[in-house]
This record gives sequence, C-alpha cells and structure tokens, in this order.
Amino acid sequence: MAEYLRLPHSLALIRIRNPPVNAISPAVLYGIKEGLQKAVSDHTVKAIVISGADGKFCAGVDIHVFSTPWSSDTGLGDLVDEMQRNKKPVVAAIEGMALGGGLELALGSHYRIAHVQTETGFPEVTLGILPGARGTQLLPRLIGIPAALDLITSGRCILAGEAFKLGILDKVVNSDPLEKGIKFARTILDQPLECRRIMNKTVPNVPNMDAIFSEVFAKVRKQYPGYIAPETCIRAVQASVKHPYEVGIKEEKELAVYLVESGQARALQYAFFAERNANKWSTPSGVSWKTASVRPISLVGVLGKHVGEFLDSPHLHMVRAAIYLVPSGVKFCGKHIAVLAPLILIQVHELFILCVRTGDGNFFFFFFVVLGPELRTYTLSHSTSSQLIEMENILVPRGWGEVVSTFLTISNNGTMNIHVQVLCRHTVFSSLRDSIYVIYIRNFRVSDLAGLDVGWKGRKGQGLTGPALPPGTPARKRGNIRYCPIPDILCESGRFGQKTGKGWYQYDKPLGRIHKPDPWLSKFLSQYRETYHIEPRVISQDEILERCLYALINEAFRILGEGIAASPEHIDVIYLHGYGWPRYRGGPMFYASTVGLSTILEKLQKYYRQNPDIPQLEPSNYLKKLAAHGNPPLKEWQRLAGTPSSKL
Ligand SMILES: CCCCCC/C=C/CC(=O)SCCNC(=O)CCNC(=O)[C@H](O)C(C)(C)COP(=O)(O)OP(=O)(O)OC[C@H]1O[C@@H](n2cnc3c(N)ncnc32)[C@H](O)[C@@H]1OP(=O)(O)O
Repeated sequence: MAEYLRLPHSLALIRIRNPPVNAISPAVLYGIKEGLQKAVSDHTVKAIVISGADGKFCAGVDIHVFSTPWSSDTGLGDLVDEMQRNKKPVVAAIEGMALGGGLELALGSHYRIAHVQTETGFPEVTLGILPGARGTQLLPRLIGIPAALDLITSGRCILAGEAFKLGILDKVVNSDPLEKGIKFARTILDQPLECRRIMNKTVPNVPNMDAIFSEVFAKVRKQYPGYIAPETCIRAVQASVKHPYEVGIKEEKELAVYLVESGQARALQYAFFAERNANKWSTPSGVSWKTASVRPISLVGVLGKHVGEFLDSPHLHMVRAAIYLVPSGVKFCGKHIAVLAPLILIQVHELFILCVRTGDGNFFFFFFVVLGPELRTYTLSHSTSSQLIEMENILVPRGWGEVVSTFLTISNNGTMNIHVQVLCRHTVFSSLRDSIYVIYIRNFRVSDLAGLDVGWKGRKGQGLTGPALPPGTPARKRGNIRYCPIPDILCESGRFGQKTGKGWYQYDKPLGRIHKPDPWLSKFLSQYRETYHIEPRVISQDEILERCLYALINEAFRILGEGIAASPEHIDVIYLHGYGWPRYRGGPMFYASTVGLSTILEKLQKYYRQNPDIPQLEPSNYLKKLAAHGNPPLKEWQRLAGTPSSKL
C-alpha cells in the first residue's frame, strides 16, 4: 500500500496508496518502511521523495485501527525518527492534505513542498487523542510553542499559505508538487542534513513560557469543558520544553496511550464515522443526498425574537442586497439558498427558525438553537441547502417535529417530574450539571428561549389545558397518565420565558440574556407540593440521572423500532448537533451501548414499577428485544432486533 519507484537522476519515490484518503494502516506503514529501506540500501539512490497517490498526501492514521491493539504501538513514531536520521535527504511532496500522522510523516522528511490548496494540521484532538507519532515534540521545535499549542489543541486545519508562514512548509507551489519535489530533490543531493533534522533543534525560547502554558490550560478548560484530550495535548507539548527529545517522545507516547484507551476517544471516533454514515441516508424510493439537486428559493421567512441583531454583523452586508431581512416572522424574498450561507453561519445567541420555500413549492425548515459558541447550529432537513451551509443533514419523516419535539418533550417531562418530587431543587441542577446531563439544564433554558407560550398554545390545542379541558379533570392526571401542569401555571402567571424576563429562570430584563435561578420558582414549587400533597424526598443523583437519561434513551429505541429514525447513528448525530450532547459521550445511543442495554432495561423496569403513570419509563419493545441479546455492539442492533418498515 505504498509503492516504491526508482526514478531517474539518482532519486527514489515512495508513494502512499490507500484510497480514499491514503490513511496509514499497518500495510501502509510497512510499505513506507520497506520503501525507505530499499532506497537506503540502493547506493545509486541519492535522495527520496515521498508523496500520496490520487492527489492526496495522507489523512493520518486510519481511524478504524484505534479500536485495535495496533494503535498503542503503531511504530509510526519510530518511522518518523528513522526518516529524520536518514543520511539521504527525504522530500515530502504534499498535495490535498497532510493531516495527523500524515503531517508527522512530512515533519519526518527533511524538506516539505506543498500545493497551495493543501490542508494541513493535527486534528487528533477532535478524535480524543494527540499527535502521538512525534507531532507534539517536532512541531514546537519547528514553529515555537504558541503556534504549536494553537494548532494541536484546536485541531484546526490550515491552508498551505498559512503553514508556510508558520514555518511548517518550505515551499508552496501552484503546480504539481510531485514534479516540483522531484526537481527540488535533484538540487539538494549533497546538502548537509543536520540542520534539517527537527529532532535536533531546541524549542525556541520565549521569556514568558510558564504564563503561556497557564493561559492555554485555562483557555481549553473553559472552551472544552469535560474533554480530556486538549489538556493532555498541552502536557505533551510541555514535555518538548521540559525534556530532551528522547525523553519527550516517551512522555508523548504515555499520554497518547492514555488517550487512545479512553472512553472519550472511542466516543469521538464513533461520532466521526456516525456523521459520515448519517450523511449517506437514502429513502426506500431511492432519494439520497447524492441525487438531490440545488433548487432556487422563492420565499424565505425568519422567525425569531432577535433577528435584528444580525444586522450588526459585517457578514450581513453581503446578503443585504439580495434579500431583505425583517425581524419577527415577516416574510421576505430571496434569490438562492447559497446567498443565505453567510447569514446563517454568523455567531448568534438566540433561537430562531428559518423557513425556506423553494421554486417547486416545497418548504424546508431550519431549526437553530444557538446558546453560545459551544452549542452549534443545526438543521433537520433534506434540503440541498444544508450542504451549501455545511451542516449535518438528517432525514426524518413527516417533518422534523417527530424526532425533535418528542425528544424535547421526553427530556422536559423527565426533569419536571423529578423537579416536583425532589426535596431540594438545587439537587436536580447540581446532579444534572455534571457533563452529559448539562443538556437537561439546557432544556429549561431552551424552553425559556423559545417561549413557554409556544408549548402552552400546543397543549391548549390538544385539550390538555385551557378552556377545552373537561371540567373535573384532575390537575396532575390526563386519563391514566401523569401530567405536569407547571409550565401551564407559569404561562398563566405571565412567565413566558426570556421575552418576559421570567420563565423557568429570571432574567436581567425582558429579552435579557443573563439568567439566574428564581426564588419565586422555589417558593412556588413548595406551595405546589403542599397543594397536591407531594412528599418531598431525597432523590439520589443516580436516580435523577437514570430517570432523565434512560427515559430519553428508551424513546430513542422506540423511534428506531418504529422506523422513524434510520439508524442509531442518525439519532446520535441529531443529539450531537441539535442538543449540545457532549461529543465525548458519543450521543445517547452510543452512551447506551457503553452503559449496557440490560442495565438500562432493568432500571427502566424498576422506575416504571414505581411510576406506572409515566409512560416514558415503560421499556420499549425494541430495547427489550435487543437486551435479550445481552449487550450487542451498536452496529449490530438493527440486524438483531430487525429493521422495521421505514417511515422515511
Ligand atoms: C501510542 C499511540 C500512537 C498514536 C499514533 C499516531 C497518531 C496519529 C493520529 C492520526 O493520524 S489520527 C487521524 C488524524 N486524521 C484525521 O483526523 C483526519 C480525519 N479526516 C478528515 O478530517 C476528513 O475525512 C478529510 C480527510 C479532511 C476528508 O474530508 P472529506 O469531506 O473530503 O471526506 P470525508 O467524507 O470526511 O472522508 C472521505 C472518506 O475517508 C474516510 N476517512 C477520512 N479520514 C480517515 C482516516 N484518518 N482514517 C480512516 N478513514 C478516513 C472517511 O471516513 C470517509 O469514508 P466513509 O467510508 O465515507 O466513511
């Protein structure tokens, strides 16, 4: 999987070939090593060029292998060192991408020449690992600590121009880099190599090194709360300053193994493939992303409270000429969805819904919840537009309501039911504040943001509350099902959420953003409990978490079992992109697979016995079917439990 070619003018070429992205598998690694040995032992070879087939240098180590023992001892780092120490010059001719282990191969080379469109970087942190084949030791030596820390902790990929400015690349070319690399190699056959070996360099000193590290630690803790990889990356980079190369690489390896074996790495790598699988949806009638075509837009509506804030964005100038943006649900005409991209991708901190009507009369809804930089925008739509605006697209039947609203309702009911019973409201929040459960706190924030009156109106329409409710209906029952009237009561008290300055929280002002717990709500809850003779009790953290999360997971199994979601991965991608589910937990379905299906089933059975009027706690048949197989891997679920007729 790496070809060796003898070229004229005393040159040899090693070409990585492993479609689609020339990732480094054991076979690729073996091929490169073998090529290097051949070139070294051939006395007629004076320089070596390394490149990738099909216009791609290398996208790094094959992510599939991180679930195999090979990943703990790939030998890639040793190969990188062997390349650096080589007595014959090695020139990396880079095209397409040099990412992760691909960039490490390039750093192992003595010279790096890249096409101007090449993307390079260390995205490992996004996969829960670190550049463990010398990347954390070589990059700081080459470009200095601040720039190396930035690239390694962010996982940001940069274009060749920037990489050249940083000193990663020696040359950027507009034409075929392989041709240029070969030409260049002929000119350096007898040049001394000592100064080209990055391992021999010392990290450029800066006076305030300690302060730089402290700042970056603080930054990543704030930016990526709960994630272990960013901080571990910093520790590995720190080793490049503290220790000589030989010691630094040992520390890098220890830290890399720790991350590779972590649950977070497994979850993040699962998420990487889940997103790619989810994008490959197709309907039973054969419609797929690939067959979709761009459609012109005839009408665009933006519904939201603070849409006017967009007007401050510099990006908006680009779109103002083409479309007219009017706050609060007023329709305006647009030309093409592509025009909308800059509008949508700007940073906002509000919830809004964008509705687009295409020329052929179809409507697409984009539902955005943007609570801050850590929670990304998302969309549920099979519109081609989401490709243009680079968002995840998930196919769901009958509009987006089925999946999105059901999940929201389940999450809200779970938390509300506990809220009412629990002795101290603070316990719910402090329990839920822990990593994954933070999502439940967001539910209340999201509800406040969306406006509590929205759901209220819906419930009135369904006859669950308001004038249509038959007289004599018990406040906390609808039929045999437990009903929580609290959101209705909040609305009856004029608490519509953020827009009225109070809802589940209180805000600094109507439409204000600064929220804090409202003593009014605590007082209200005590009165409520007294009125309905609800005995407050201490509910353990475990019970709070399990009742909230497992009910949600149960619902996900129901949706899967009814053919509403195409696969567990689709559900996880919705959660990752739609609800701010921590990526390092992979999504609710992945999380279920790590907890164990029989554990989830047993707990649900227990809680359902205790709360028979909460139907969300009744284990779904699909979960029962799957749990009967033990804890099968997620990939096997649909085969084992059967694939229901698709509703897509
Ligand atoms: C002691 C421990 C030692 C540690 C050893 C050293 C550590 C090295 C670490 C690494 O190198 S980890 C890998 C780092 N590389 C990446 O994270 C790159 C990930 N890939 C991407 O960002 C993108 O895929 C891309 C390369 C920029 C291409 O993007 P594009 O949008 O063009 O296409 P995709 O649909 O994303 O990908 C196409 C196809 O390729 C598969 N793929 C991509 N990268 C890898 C990879 N590194 N390994 C395996 N497969 C990869 C991707 O899954 C798609 O295939 P699919 O069949 O459609 O899923």
